[in-house]
Amino acid sequence: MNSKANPIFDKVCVIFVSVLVGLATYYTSYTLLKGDFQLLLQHQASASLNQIEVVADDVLSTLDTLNARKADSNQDCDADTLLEMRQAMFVSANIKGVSFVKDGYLICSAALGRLEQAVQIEEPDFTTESGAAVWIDVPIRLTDQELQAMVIQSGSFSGVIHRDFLEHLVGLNTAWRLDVAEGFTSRLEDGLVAAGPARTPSKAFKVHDCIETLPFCITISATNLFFHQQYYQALVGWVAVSFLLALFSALGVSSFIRRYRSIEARVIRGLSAGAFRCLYQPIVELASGKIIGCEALARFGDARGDIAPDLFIPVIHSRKKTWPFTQLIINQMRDDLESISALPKPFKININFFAQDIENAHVLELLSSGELQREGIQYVLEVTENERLSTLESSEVLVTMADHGYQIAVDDFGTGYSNLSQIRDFQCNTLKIDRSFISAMGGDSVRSTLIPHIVDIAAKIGAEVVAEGIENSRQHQALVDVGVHYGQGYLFGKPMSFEELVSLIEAQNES
Ligand SMILES: Nc1nc2c(ncn2[C@@H]2O[C@@H]3COP(=O)(O)O[C@H]4[C@@H](O)[C@H](n5cnc6c(=O)[nH]c(N)nc65)O[C@@H]4COP(=O)(O)O[C@H]3[C@H]2O)c(=O)[nH]1
Repeated sequence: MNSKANPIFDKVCVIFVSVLVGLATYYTSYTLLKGDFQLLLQHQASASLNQIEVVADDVLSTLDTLNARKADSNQDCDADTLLEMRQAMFVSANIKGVSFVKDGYLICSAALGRLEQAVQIEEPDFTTESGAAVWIDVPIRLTDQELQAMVIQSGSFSGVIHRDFLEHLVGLNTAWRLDVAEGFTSRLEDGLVAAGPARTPSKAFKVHDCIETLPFCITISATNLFFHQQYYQALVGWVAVSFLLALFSALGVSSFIRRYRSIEARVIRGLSAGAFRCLYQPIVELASGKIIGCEALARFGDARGDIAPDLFIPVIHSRKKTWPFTQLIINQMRDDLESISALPKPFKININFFAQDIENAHVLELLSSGELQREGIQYVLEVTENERLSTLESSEVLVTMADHGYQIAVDDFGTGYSNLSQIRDFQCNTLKIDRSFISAMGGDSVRSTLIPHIVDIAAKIGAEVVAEGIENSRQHQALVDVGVHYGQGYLFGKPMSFEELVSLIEAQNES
């Protein structure tokens, strides 16, 4: 078998596929984990903003309540109003100070009472949709310490929230920054409300989310390094999974390639593709050397090389494709026989059949199809001795074939299964002596001494004898001497194309 296997190419395929699977797995898991991390940041941002929204709602509703009460009173900063301001501050969980504002001046506060001199208030940093004014960074000094506070004014009252407190609410475990929403920043410098660890060196991950009550936004950003630190275990786990998958795919691909390249797979693919062809080996009359027929022998080859019949016949047998195979061979042969005019008449063409196709009567299809009916051609069904030929079904099929003019030859006679009564049962026309008997001629082997007995048996059942595998003139002469009349072998011609066979016959006719 001329195999053109290319192991380097196969190895490259295995490596390529396994590396691809490994990388694809890791890349997919890495992308999913990144998405997961991004989602986590989003959750963190919205959870923090929810907290701030709760505070904003509390402050605004407290201020609304104070405004509603103030509407019933004509007095600014009277004792009742101050008391209500202090009570509101006391009750609220978030307000650290409440002031009364009139015409842009701060008149009194819950902590200081009425101011000796009203303080003019600056323009707010922004105004919310509901009309509340917001100052982001207001320095407030009540004690020795000056605090940065956010002040929200709604109606006549303003409430104070500690910046530290807001920052405390933003419980993020990554780099983050509290910011004002875009659109409100026109008058403000970038990062006006920057709080906490503001800048990160890289913005591999970035989440930006805002609330509606106040124009607050949170920007969370994280570096790749931070992501890797957070997902270290998962990433290591996926590296291991990717490696295992790469390993499994390497094993899978190499086993697939092995199966794909196997003789069995190649033969079955070749059969589906009709890639078998026929060669013909001449059968000669030993006394004259004249070609009186031929044996059709199947050949198979694909891009990887040729596969010998000894290898593909068992595959066809074990895969139960014997009849499709035989039909293919017969079709090939029929195409070759287009130009049979040059053949001597009658010309014998031996075709090999599988015993099971005789037993299950597939061969009878040849009778109805008429595929093998050619003027001057005598078809010979070659079957190897086999216990399946002993069955009643087989005998009946062979008798039917004989009735329709087909001859029967027992191939490889004398080897393997041997049941002499069988060759009587189905009217055997030819016994083909296996080439192991011929190659043993001239030596001490018992085999060669059996040849005269085979000739006797053939004479008794009225069959012809064809000796197979004649390679030299010594064997040729010895066979003639023991009464064998026909033979085939390399001495007369190896299996050849039909054109070569026709040329050989023509050359014989001319000489
Ligand atoms: N060393 C040596 N060999 C010689 C000589 N003369 C002929 N041969 C080989 O002997 C085999 C004869 O065919 P077989 O006994 O029917 O044995 C055949 C036959 O049983 C089977 N086979 C081949 N083609 C078909 C087919 O189309 N159908 C079936 N069912 N079996 C086939 O495969 C076997 C092997 O076929 P091949 O390899 O073509 O081998 C052929 C032929 O090439 C010789 O002088 N020296």
